[in-house]
Amino acid sequence: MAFSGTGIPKYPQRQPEPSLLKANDAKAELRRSAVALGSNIGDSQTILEAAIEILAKTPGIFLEARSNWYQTKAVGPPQPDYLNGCVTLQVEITAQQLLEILLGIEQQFGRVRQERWGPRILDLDLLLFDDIILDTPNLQIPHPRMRDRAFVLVPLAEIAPDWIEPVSGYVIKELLKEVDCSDVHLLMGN
Ligand SMILES: Nc1ncnc2c1ncn2[C@@H]1O[C@H](COP(=O)(O)OP(=O)(O)OP(=O)(O)O)[C@@H](O)[C@H]1O
Ligand SMILES: Nc1nc2c(c(=O)[nH]1)N=C(CO)CN2
Repeated sequence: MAFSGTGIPKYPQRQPEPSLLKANDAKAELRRSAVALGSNIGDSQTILEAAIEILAKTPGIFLEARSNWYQTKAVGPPQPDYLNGCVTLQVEITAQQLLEILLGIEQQFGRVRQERWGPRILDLDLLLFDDIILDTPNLQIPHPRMRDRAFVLVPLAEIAPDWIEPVSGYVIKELLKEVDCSDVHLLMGN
């Protein structure tokens, strides 16, 4: 931009046409994200399928891939087995907006936060967002515990084996080799 000596731009500034703004919106940059899903209260498979459907219908979110479901032994206090899986998404929104959408979907299913790592109707964790590393009070990316969790890495390796987890620098299929997968079982017939 050329400026005159007065600090005022030499050329008149034009506002984009409203139609152009719309066209630019349509071309908003897509980012890739991975989300883990878990449930161990209620009809978990129906709940998890419904959560994916809501996500896929949310404006600015496009479902890229989904894993199979896995029955997994609970990590944490004694409680029923979980059903776990992962999805990858293409999104036109920020990581913070995606987290808010995930928390909103958990609430729609009546999730009540009780003890840490306790049983839950629906848990949606934001695992990865492109290659960003973020450490804020309400959002850490990559999810800080994903590297240790077979119930996350097994389904994620199915759909995103070559995604680099940016804190460790290892791809998901390599991280998977480091965890014990004996408590993660493919749910048959899904
Ligand atoms: N990557 C992330 N994905 C989801 N929530 C996150 C993330 N980073 C930080 N949080 C914060 O964690 C808070 C609590 O999450 P939640 O109750 O689901 O934890 P948890 O599932 O019990 O434990 P864990 O985080 O070990 O899976 C959320 O309100 C959110 O603000
Ligand atoms: N198997 C399994 N264990 C858990 C899970 C989960 O999704 N699957 N989620 C937890 C809190 O996020 C705590 N423990």
